Amino acid sequence: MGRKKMRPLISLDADDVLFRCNDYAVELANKKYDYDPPLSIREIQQWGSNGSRIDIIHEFYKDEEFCRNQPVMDGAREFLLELLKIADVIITTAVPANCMGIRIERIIEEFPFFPRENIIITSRKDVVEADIILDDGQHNVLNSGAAYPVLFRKPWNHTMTGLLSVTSYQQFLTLIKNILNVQTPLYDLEYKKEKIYCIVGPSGSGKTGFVRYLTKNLNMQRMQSYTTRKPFRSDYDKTDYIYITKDCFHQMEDEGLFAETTVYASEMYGTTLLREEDFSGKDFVIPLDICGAVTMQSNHPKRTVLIYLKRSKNELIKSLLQKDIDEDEKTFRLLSLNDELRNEQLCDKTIINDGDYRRMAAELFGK
Ligand SMILES: Nc1ncnc2c1ncn2[C@@H]1O[C@H](COP(=O)(O)OP(=O)(O)OP(=O)(O)O)[C@@H](O)[C@H]1O
Ligand SMILES: Nc1nc2c(ncn2[C@@H]2O[C@H](COP(=O)(O)O)[C@@H](O)[C@H]2O)c(=O)[nH]1
Repeated sequence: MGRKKMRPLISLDADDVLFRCNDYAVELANKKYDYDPPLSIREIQQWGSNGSRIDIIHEFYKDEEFCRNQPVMDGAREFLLELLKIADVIITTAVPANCMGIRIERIIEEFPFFPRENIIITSRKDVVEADIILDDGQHNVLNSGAAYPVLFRKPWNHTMTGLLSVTSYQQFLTLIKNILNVQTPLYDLEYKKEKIYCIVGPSGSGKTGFVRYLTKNLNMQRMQSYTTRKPFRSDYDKTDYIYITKDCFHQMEDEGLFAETTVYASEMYGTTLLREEDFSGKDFVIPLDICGAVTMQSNHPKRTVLIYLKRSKNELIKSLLQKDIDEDEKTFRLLSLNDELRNEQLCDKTIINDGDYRRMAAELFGK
């Protein structure tokens, strides 16, 4: 399925996508066992057993009462209604046998407008042939044969890198509109048009270098990024990021200071909000993963342009192998390479990175 106008088939997971599941289980466990300090959703660091006190929440998963009372996530109904305008939707949900009937009843009750024949109960989500899926389970996203498997970001899938991922319904809707090419295309790449140029591409594609060129030579302003990763030796001027701890990142997130956040190779990244008055005659530029770029597009639909930097796979791997980062980080980045190459089709414009940033800027902006 390319970027064309069509009605795609979207498969939506239910738990933690439409119904509150893990955070509701955490809430119930705190009430029942009175933990001090209370359990937090952020303690769920991986799918399945975590080997820590948070595993207590598993006792709710097979509980019929739990399934009967799971609250619908905020905005889920509006989201589903919006999605049905542009796509055929199936809800594909895995629940224990004793909860299957309850789950179907709940979906019908909470989403009465949803076609009941489109509810599929299965844990074999890999056999469902959808064009796009949205799921918080990384195994479901990785095993999916969908053209666009999308991960719903949650603390338990934080190590996944480079995949298409979203953190909100709004972001998912923007992504779908982008895939279907129903947004107003932004062909005008003129400079000094108060735009945000998001530079996207796999690790090693040259985003940092090109952004530095644009800020220095075209007077574009880099949007401010925060990260929890440690500075690399190659971050020589240390101004690309503000380096902060994970606790500090979460605090800023809770205070609503970020316009968008992502997780890449297990580390968090976030960009601060821009107000309308920040633009006045300026262009902004920022290297972003696809998740951040799609959010930016949803926050500033008339201003955002996604530019994909293209280098051959061989060159990307060579660059990555030479990068001054530890083995784990290199592995995460190498593993995500194929997924990141697919993000080209979601961008407005592709530019070949041949190492000549001046030529590339001229090709894009006529400068
Ligand atoms: N076309 C090119 N030819 C040769 N080397 C290049 C080219 N483009 C970038 N490089 C080199 O590849 C390395 C990675 O570039 P850069 O850090 O800009 O990529 P990046 O996309 O920001 O990567 P990351 O996402 O990992 O931070 C740098 O050493 C850079 O000098
Ligand atoms: N969504 C966001 N993505 C960001 C941000 N800052 C950087 N990035 C992207 O993360 C990866 C890794 O960056 P690196 O500097 O550690 O190599 C890369 O794809 C960047 O483009 C951000 O604020 N938000």
